[in-house]
Amino acid sequence: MGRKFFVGGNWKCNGTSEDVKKIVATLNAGQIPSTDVVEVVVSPPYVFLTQVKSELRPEIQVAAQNCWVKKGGAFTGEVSAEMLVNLGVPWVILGHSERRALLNETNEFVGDKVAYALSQGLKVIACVGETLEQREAGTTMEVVAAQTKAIADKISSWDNVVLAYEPVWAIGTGKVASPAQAQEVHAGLRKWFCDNISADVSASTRIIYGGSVSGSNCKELAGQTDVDGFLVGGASLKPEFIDIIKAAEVKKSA
Ligand SMILES: O=C(CO)COP(=O)(O)O
Repeated sequence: MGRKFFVGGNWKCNGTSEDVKKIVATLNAGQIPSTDVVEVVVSPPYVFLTQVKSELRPEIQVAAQNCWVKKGGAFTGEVSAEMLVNLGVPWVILGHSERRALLNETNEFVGDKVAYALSQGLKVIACVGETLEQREAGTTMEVVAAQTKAIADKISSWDNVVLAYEPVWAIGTGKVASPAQAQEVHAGLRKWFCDNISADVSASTRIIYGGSVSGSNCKELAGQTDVDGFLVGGASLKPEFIDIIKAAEVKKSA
């Protein structure tokens, strides 16, 4: 088992090359727990990926924010999984709710993307999460289970997947899920894995939370049994990201 705490920083579509230099300098100077305790991955926009990868301390890895659903070729504007592998980028974020909502990525399309990225040797941070409407209608578990199933249907191993539960209503809103709300869905997803995949996958797959995670709420969230880390948006561009990485200590001492 031993699910190592995982902290991802999703920079989304933000930053100039000057901003990127500053963020990297902050990350390089910060005191963070050892890689035995926490796995840290930051995800800059494509154009900064190689710069960040080469300037960042080796304990922090990089992820792309997306990649194409199959082998590269005549797909203008896309970046393929093979290219990321070629550049030594180990991780990719797939199925983020912003892409699902704004670019119409369906559950099936996300499942195909995850399968292709894994087949090329990338590790995947796969995102699921319900909208406010869906939560209010009481369909949260149904929604995240369907999103997870669409991925499960296409892959044969969860070894290189981290599942990020990101309730859409909590993203960029400052409205964080309460620790109990997060724990409830994480436990539900773990049960879904147990019932539909295996007890082993349920016990070993990291399920991380994303949605308005900050330096002030991260410890309490990290204290929840089934919260194995975070996917951080806005706060990952700020020095408080270091404090969020340190929330891994809560788990260590638990
Ligand atoms: O979408 C997110 C991470 O992928 C969360 O974004 P915020 O932390 O800005 O709410």
